[in-house]
Amino acid sequence: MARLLVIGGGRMGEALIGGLVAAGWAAAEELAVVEVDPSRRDELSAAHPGLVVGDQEVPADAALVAVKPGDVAAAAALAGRAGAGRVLSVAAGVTTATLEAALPPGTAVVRAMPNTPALVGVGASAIAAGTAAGPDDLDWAAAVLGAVGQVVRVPEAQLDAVTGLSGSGPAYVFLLAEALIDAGVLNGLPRPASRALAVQTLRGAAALLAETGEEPATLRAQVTSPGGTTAAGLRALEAAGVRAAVLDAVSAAAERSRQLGG
Ligand SMILES: NC(=O)C1=CN([C@@H]2O[C@H](COP(=O)(O)OP(=O)(O)OC[C@H]3O[C@@H](n4cnc5c(N)ncnc54)[C@H](O)[C@@H]3O)[C@@H](O)[C@H]2O)C=CC1
Ligand SMILES: O=C(O)[C@@H]1CCC=N1
Repeated sequence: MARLLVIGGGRMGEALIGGLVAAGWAAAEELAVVEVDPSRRDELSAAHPGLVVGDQEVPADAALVAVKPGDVAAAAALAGRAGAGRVLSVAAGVTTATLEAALPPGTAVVRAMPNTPALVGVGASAIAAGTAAGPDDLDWAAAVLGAVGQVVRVPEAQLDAVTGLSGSGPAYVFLLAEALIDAGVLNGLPRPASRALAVQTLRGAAALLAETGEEPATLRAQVTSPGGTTAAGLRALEAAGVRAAVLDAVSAAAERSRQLGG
């Protein structure tokens, strides 16, 4: 019996699978995947040699539901047939109440919102328990997601905000990265050099935030010389309303998460 059956090996499922495999969850008795798309099954098997990837459930202690919100009912039925006593769902917006209604009575449900940097062990996840899930079940979910990054515990009502911030957040950062690279090219840099500098700048800024514990405004002030280049650049960003655009982006994504749940 597998310890964990991942249902859905798409972009988020594979990010979690890849992170778990890298963290040592490689053996068949630990991890199995069920994926309905044959081409995805081939891709997963090629990317993770030895991983058990099939088109139907295998008996499992627990299931990780990583399908689109509209496919959650089918995935829950599958988790029930696999005999999973614990179900961890990452489907945006889908509430623990909806999941519990689709699962055998008494199934311990934990709803989570991870993000794709889990693939490289730098994921950010939040988790919330359903009615039948106790502290042990939350600890279990935190251990699974903790293998691929950081985990915070929140009331379920806050998971839509988490989705808008860190679930969707990598996409906002990638958009910023695209713009930075194009801006370097616009100003005469070769694209490979511009990409290398942009990526390392994002990595370095994130590391400073994480490792110094300083407020972002303090770190920003340290870059901003009086009358200098950064002040000129920041003025352009503020004039373009970047701060308000970020507030709107997170709020729009959180609202969409609420709609998906409804
Ligand atoms: N992509 C992301 O950054 C994040 C996604 N999520 C959530 O993860 C879930 C999956 O999203 P993605 O991976 O982006 O979608 P995706 O479409 O890439 O992956 C879903 C996979 O599930 C498979 N599938 C569908 N029904 C199935 C079934 N009954 N049994 C087995 N496999 C089945 C599909 O063939 C597909 O490969 C969604 O609910 C989304 O809200 C959560 C956090 C971040
Ligand atoms: O775009 C989505 O709906 C999913 C949920 C969070 C990130 N991707």
